[in-house]
Amino acid sequence: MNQSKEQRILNYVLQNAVRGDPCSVIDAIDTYCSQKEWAMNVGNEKGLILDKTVEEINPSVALELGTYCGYSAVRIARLLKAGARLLTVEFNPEFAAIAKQMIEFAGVQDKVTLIEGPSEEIIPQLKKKYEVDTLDFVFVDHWKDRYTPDTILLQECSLLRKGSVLLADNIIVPGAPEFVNYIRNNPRFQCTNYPSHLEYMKVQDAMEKAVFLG
Ligand SMILES: CNc1ncnc2c1ncn2[C@@H]1O[C@H](/C=C/CNC(=O)c2cc(-c3ccc(F)cc3)cc(O)c2O)[C@H](F)[C@H]1O
Ligand SMILES: [Mg+2]
Repeated sequence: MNQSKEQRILNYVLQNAVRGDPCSVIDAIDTYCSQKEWAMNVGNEKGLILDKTVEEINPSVALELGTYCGYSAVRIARLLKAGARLLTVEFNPEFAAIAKQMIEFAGVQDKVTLIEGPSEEIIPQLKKKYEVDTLDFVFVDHWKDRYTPDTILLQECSLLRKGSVLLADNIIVPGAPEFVNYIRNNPRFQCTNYPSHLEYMKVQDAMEKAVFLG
């Protein structure tokens, strides 16, 4: 049975990156996906916005919705201080298996908990099953029509506190218009838009930062 694109990306990393070096893993994925096969990793341009946001917050507990191949999980985890952790949620078993190997090869597995399942089921379990009090940072990059319901669910589960930061990918392409309308008109969030480009393409995209005001 021929390999999936995601398996080819992982193989390229295993053969071209350096075990235990997260930056080499990030660079290898970006090289493969810009030269060989496009894939929906956040990429290096929007990745720098992600990096700056994570460094600014210096989160103790971070959540990612939509692991995919683990590119942004490695990107985030490499910046976390000792003892800090990233919980990343992925419901496609094949992608979860790829991401697990990607995270382990990068050497950030001690900081990352990869949770296989749908976000709508996992979010309500975070407090009791995953010992989360509140989330300092959330990277939102899963199905675009799920951004709003999951943001509402995070609030309903009391997982956000005054100052919690959400960063959402793909505000322009593929777009998340319902989320943009929800979050920018919600007085409980302070929003900032970060224009950028779609990963590996000369196409406009943007990220949206939303700070929960409590
Ligand atoms: C709904 N709950 C979920 N729970 C757990 N894992 C989930 C859930 N929902 C999805 N997943 C998981 O999260 C991932 C989904 C990522 C979706 N991302 C995109 O579609 C996406 C698309 C483009 C794009 C742009 C231009 C173009 F021409 C074609 C595509 C660019 C991007 O940066 C994206 O992020 C994964 F695949 C899915 O299993
Ligand atoms: Mg994305």
